[in-house]
Amino acid sequence: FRRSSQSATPKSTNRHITVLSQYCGIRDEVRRRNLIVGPSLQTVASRRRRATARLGPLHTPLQSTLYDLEEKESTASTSDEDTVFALSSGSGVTAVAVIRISGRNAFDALKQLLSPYSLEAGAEPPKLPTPRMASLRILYDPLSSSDHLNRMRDPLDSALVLIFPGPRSFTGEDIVELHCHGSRAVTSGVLKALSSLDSVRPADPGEFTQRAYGNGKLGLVEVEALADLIVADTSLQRKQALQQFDGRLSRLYLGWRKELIKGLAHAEAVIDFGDDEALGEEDSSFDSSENDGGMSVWADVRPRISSLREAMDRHLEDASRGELLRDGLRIAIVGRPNAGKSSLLNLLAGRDAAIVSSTPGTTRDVVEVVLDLDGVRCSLLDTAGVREEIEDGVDEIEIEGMKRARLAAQEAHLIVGVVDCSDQKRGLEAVQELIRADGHSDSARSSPHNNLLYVLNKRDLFEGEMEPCGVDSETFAISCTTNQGVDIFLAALSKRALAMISQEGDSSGDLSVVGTEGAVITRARHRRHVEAASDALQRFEVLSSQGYMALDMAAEELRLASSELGRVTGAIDVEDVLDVLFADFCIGK
Ligand SMILES: Nc1nc2c(ncn2[C@@H]2O[C@H](COP(=O)(O)OP(=O)(O)OP(=O)(O)O)[C@@H](O)[C@H]2O)c(=O)[nH]1
Ligand SMILES: [Mg+2]
Repeated sequence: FRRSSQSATPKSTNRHITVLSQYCGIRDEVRRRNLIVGPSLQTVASRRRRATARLGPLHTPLQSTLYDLEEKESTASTSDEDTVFALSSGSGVTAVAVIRISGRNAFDALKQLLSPYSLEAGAEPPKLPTPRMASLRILYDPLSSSDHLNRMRDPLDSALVLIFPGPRSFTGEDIVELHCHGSRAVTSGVLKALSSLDSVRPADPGEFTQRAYGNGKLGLVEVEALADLIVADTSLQRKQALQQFDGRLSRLYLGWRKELIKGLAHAEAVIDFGDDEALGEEDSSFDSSENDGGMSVWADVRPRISSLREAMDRHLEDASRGELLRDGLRIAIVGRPNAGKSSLLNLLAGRDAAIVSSTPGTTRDVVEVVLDLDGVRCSLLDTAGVREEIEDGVDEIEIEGMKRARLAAQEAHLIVGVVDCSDQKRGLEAVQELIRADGHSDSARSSPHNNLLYVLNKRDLFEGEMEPCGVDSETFAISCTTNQGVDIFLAALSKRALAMISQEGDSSGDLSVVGTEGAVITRARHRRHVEAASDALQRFEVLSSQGYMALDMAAEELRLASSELGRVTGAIDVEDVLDVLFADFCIGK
């Protein structure tokens, strides 16, 4: 740390250091090393300029120190010096394969590949393509023998070559992209050639993105969005990930955090002045600050913080739409044995995923099929038929199957009850029994009827008109054999699924599905931190009404809220998150 304001007294500077190290979660480190370290004054000044350009004028020493520190955090973690390469397109044979090289030796490595003669033997280095312009070049194998004048190296491929000098690149470092032919012989030849160079090494999974993060090219929330985008299965998942990637969510959190830091700076200033005035003076000055300063400190801050907390609470009250869309809905198919559950699953999946037979009790394990219902990712779960354990032919395996069926129903977001329409009464009872048994009320669903659809199957075997079956959930008469009624049922199921990830009154699947501003919580991690921030602000509201004595404590709550938001965006304490996150990435990303 370095004092960044001449006007701050040593005492308040020290306080800032304590506050800041606590705020950054590095207090113990600072204590242990007993060190006060900081960048040169010049660096501080240039960071301050950058922060000012980004965030507007800085008002107080504390605020400017905070910004300095944030800047330092984001630049301190630049990636290591190695230059890395990887096949960034999928493995296996493709028409085009993209190989990326990132790091300060990237261009040197490219020169090695572009040179038809050995550079070590004194050949003239080849010219690099114009930055960001595709150029068709021959790649040569540095492993093949060549001498300066006579023998050329073996060509590896004729490839499109692109270079992106840092920092204007994905990782912020120099990047080379080779668009080769996608055969195994070409890609393995180029990768082998790169491996033979001392200056580069193969990349770890997610290392390109990690470098982009380390160099401040992507925020944590964007990295998470990128991870989601890479594995998105459906159109709505893609839309949501793209919206998050475009920075909507982090802008929201950064905006909130900026507001909190403003309030905090305000409080710190008052704490300092209060302290300094009190120095050497008696209780009289303390009294005055209690009456005036104490009450008015928060006068402008409180309403702003209150509305901030309201915004957070609104943000949290989203019925987990973003998370549902990201993780997918679970739809359990339940009912009596032989009702046609497995037949329905196979029909919807378009393949024979589960065994169908006329023997009751065929399905034992839960069979899962992933479906894209109008852009919503859904896991459809076929379960064992439920019936009385005393019925004929029930063995212990089937009992275990029924247990699993109940569990699947419990964890499902939607339940499809399949009933043989020639045996409606028993069929409906079995489903209702199952739902009662799972104690729905405390699950994610508010009311069981909202999340239950009945399918009256084997319509083809049923003669005459269907009687209304007297349940208050939607029912659909279908036949898995003739496909009768299946389209209508599928449309209703999709509508339900969409409604669960949409805002109220909107089931169109438009962009607005994922929130009017697109800023939707997509991970439990975000929810946890935003909840903690909102809780802290609630405590702040109480403490800030208690005058000067509680000033410190109230300020502490603001600090806490701000650091919780900092954890979402990655400004603070994110090592553990990063480890987990980058482990999910594939190599070459
Ligand atoms: N006629 C007719 N038969 C059907 C229909 N749907 C299913 N079946 C038959 O009903 C029998 C049972 O079907 P499954 O899909 O295995 O029933 P299930 O509910 O999975 O049964 P369990 O796995 O034992 O719980 C099979 O012989 C199917 O061919 C239908 O709509 N019409
Ligand atoms: Mg079955």
